[in-house]
This record gives sequence, structure tokens and C-alpha cells, in this order.
Amino acid sequence: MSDTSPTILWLRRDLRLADHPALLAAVKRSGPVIPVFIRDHSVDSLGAAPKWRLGLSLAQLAKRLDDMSSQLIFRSGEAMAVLEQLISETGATAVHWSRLYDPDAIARDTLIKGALKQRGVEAESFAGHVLFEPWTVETKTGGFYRVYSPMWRAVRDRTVPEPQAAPSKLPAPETWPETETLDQWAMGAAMKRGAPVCLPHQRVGEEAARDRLDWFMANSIPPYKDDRNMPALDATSGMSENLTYGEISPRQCWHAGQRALDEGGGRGAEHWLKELVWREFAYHLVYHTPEILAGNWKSDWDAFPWNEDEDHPEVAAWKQGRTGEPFVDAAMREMYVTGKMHNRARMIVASYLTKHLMTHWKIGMRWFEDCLTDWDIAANAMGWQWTAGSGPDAAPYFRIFNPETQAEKFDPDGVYRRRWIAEGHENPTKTALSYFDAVPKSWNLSASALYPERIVDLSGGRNRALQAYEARTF
Ligand SMILES: Cc1cc2nc3c(=O)[nH]c(=O)nc-3n(C[C@H](O)[C@H](O)[C@H](O)COP(=O)(O)OP(=O)(O)OC[C@H]3O[C@@H](n4cnc5c(N)ncnc54)[C@H](O)[C@@H]3O)c2cc1C
Repeated sequence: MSDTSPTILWLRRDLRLADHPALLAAVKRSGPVIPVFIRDHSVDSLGAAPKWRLGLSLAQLAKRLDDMSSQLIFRSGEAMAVLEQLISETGATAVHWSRLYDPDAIARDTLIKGALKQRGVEAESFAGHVLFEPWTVETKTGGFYRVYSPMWRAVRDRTVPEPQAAPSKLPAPETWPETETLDQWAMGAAMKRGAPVCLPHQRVGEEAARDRLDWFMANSIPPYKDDRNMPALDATSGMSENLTYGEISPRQCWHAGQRALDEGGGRGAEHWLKELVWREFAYHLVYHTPEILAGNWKSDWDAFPWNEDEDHPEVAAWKQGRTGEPFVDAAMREMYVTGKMHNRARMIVASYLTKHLMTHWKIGMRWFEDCLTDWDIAANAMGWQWTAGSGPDAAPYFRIFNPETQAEKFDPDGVYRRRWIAEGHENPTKTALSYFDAVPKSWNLSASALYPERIVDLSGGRNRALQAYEARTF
């Protein structure tokens, strides 16, 4: 039975129109659809870069909706109160949203669903942020996967429904409810003077994401398995930025990978699908073991003598890309300027912080949370705990990446390091110089200064970490 009263489409990390089950179901109800984005605590508590990048995504989506004679309503406040207010203003009888899987979102959404249903509003949540919802993949004994490879084997041949097209039209209400504006929200306020430097490195919105995915599939799939480890190359998809805000759906990515596989994409295509399943693995872990976000996944690591002083000079040097270790510094600067960091580099800087500097992974995780425009709650926590050794299916603590030999292997000609390090070069690259435009003045950095001495001798740092590991009491 169709209902001609409005449906509120509560958007969160699903900022797209294609392959959007919650949106399609709203359109199907026949009445007007009122898309709304709520700036609640989950938005206010975002780090500087992801919050700014979210603002860009919202602006883009608002424009697309406008072009379709629809509108994106911006409201701030506690989500339940905002939805109740909108329901009474618009006479909406349904609220739709796409499910999220972290503990805070689950707690909020569960409360809201219960309360809305109680007042007779159709509150319905839909899949869309992951390929396989966490409760749909089980081990033979009925638990969840704590190890990646068997999970990959369990899902690789599953049928994933084809992505759905965007609706051609969104029925609009006769009068739109009032809206706040993105300008009022100042989503980039904490980016200070870094934002203009960071902006050209962002690929914002659904169309840009789809174009990039098409380009990547046409050009980069065959060599992906080997080239994906080389940070100087543009050899990975760059989809993380779009997946995290839902500007593209994981199903669109999965099917693009499957098509490439069918068309002879071989090892490259299969490896790319495997990477998408790492993202799934991270979400399943967050859902089943939410403690992964805040504490050691393996609790015996609680006894490890980490440095937990965020203000320690070595931590400052790591954050500022001034450790004197070129591969590490290049990567930290890449992140500051672009909001992204190559995966190989993420592993190296995380290993260096948690092992050579023996600093708690939480400090690194928080810095990434502030700097990454592709920040993803699940992938970030898993990545840090995996590298530190405290996480599921983790690299053992004693496997310590040597940044120097890693650089020889994965940046043999030094292109990546030169791209990001200006000091000591007669003709520094534009990208390396742009770092100095992005950093806050208070860091007091200059491209013409001397490149810093190593803050930690690599073998000394490695031995210190191994000794602490061997002397551990767990
Ligand atoms: C310490 C650390 C922190 C990380 N923090 C984040 C984060 O905040 N956000 C984020 O999206 N990824 C994070 N990753 C994972 C990974 O580095 C990025 O997903 C990847 O670099 C994104 O580039 P891409 O889209 O070009 O990847 P591609 O190589 O093209 O891979 C395709 C997609 O697969 C997924 N993927 C690939 N590798 C991983 C992985 N190791 N874990 C989970 N998903 C993966 C991503 O969604 C990615 O977009 C982190 C890894 C580490 C080691």
C-alpha cells in the first residue's frame, strides 16, 4: 500500500544517490522525500580533516539534490530531538537510514528506532555501508572470523546483489522545512590554514568517485598486485576517501572488481577484491568486538610499557614529519598535505611509532583520526592494532619494519621521499614545499632549515623494543 505522507531520509555515511537502498525504499513509498543531515555529537567529535572533508561531501550532495529540485536539510542537535521536531513540522510518517556498525551509532540508532516506532512512525534501517553485514558471515562453529584469510575464503564466492541505479526523481514536499547552512556549521574551522593546500588532493562526491573507479579499472588492475606497494605510483584506487562517506557503495566497487576479473583482470582484480574484504573484516571486528576502538584487542598487551605521553618530543617529531627517518617523514607529510597516506607508508609509520618509539598505538590512531580525509573508524583501529601487534590476526610485535630497507625496496629511486621532503634539496618539489604552507605557524618549520638528525637510531630503537617485548610479563 502506498502512503503519500513524507519520508525523512536521514543521511549519515551514505552521501550518494546510486545504490542506496534506504533512498530507493523512500521513493517507493510515493510521498515526498525529505533528505536530512544532522550535525550531532558524532559529527562534532570528528577530527579536523575528516570533518572538513565531510563538509565538502555534504556541499556536493546538496548541489546534486538541488539540481533535481530536491534539497538537503541541515539541522544540528541531538538526533532523536531533531528527528522528532522534523516529524512534527512535516507530518512525516517514516524515517529511513543506512545502518552503521560502531557501538555509538548502534546505541543511538537502536534508541531512536524504538522511540519512533512507539510513536507510530515507520523507522526502517537498510544495508549499504558494507558488502556483508556482520551477522551474515559466520565460522563453522557459529562465531565471527578473528582471522582474515578464512573470512575471505568464506565470502569470495558469495553472490552480491547488483548495485541499483539512482532514482531519476525525488518527490519534493510542497514546502520545505527550514534548514541551517553549511557556512554556519564551519566544518573546516579546525583545519586552520591547511585546507587550501589539502583541497586539490580531494576527490569529492559520487561522480568523481565513479569516474576514478572507472579509470582505475581501465588502467590499473593488471599490475595492481605488485604496484600497490609502491607509494610513488598512482597504483591504488583511492576509493577509501569515497567509501568512508558513502559517496560510492562497496557493492559498486565489488561489481567493478568482479567485472575486471571476468574480463581477465587476473591476480590484480582478485587482489583488489581481497582488499575490499579487509574493509569488511574491520567492520565485522568493530561490530563483534567494539572494544577494538578503545583498548588492546588482546588484553595481555595492557601490561606493555608503552610511552603514553602524547606531548613527548619524539611523538611531536613523528607527527611533524621530523624524525630524521626519510620514509617516515615523507609519509607523515603526505598525510598532512593530502589527507591520505599510502597503505605501505601507513604500516611503516605505525610500526615506527609503536616499535622504534615504543609509543602507544592509541596516540597514532588519534593523530590519524585528526589528519586523514579517508578516516574510517573501523579500518583505522584495525590498522593500528594490526601493526602494533595487539590486534586480531596481527603482525607479531617482533616483526619490526626497518624504514630504511623498506624504502630501498618500495621507493628504490627515492621518488616518494623527494616528493615530500624539501630540506637538503637544491630544487625541492612543489609537493614538498606545500607541506610548509599547510603546517601551523606554531610548528615553526622552514623548508630551508637543515633536515633533522635521526631522533632514534634504528638498531637501538629496534633492540629497545625487542627487549621490552621479551621482558614482558604477559
Ligand atoms: C595504521 C593504519 C591506519 C589505517 N587507517 C585507515 C583509515 O582511517 N581509513 C581507511 O579507509 N583505511 C585505513 N587503512 C587501510 C588502508 O591503508 C587504506 O584503506 C588504503 O590505503 C586506501 O587506499 P586505496 O583506497 O587507494 O586502497 P586500494 O588499494 O585501492 O584498496 C581498495 C579498498 O580496499 C579497502 N582496504 C584496502 N586496504 C585495507 C586495509 N588494510 N584495511 C581496511 N580496508 C582496506 C579500502 O576501502 C580501499 O579503498 C589503514 C591502514 C593502516 C596500516
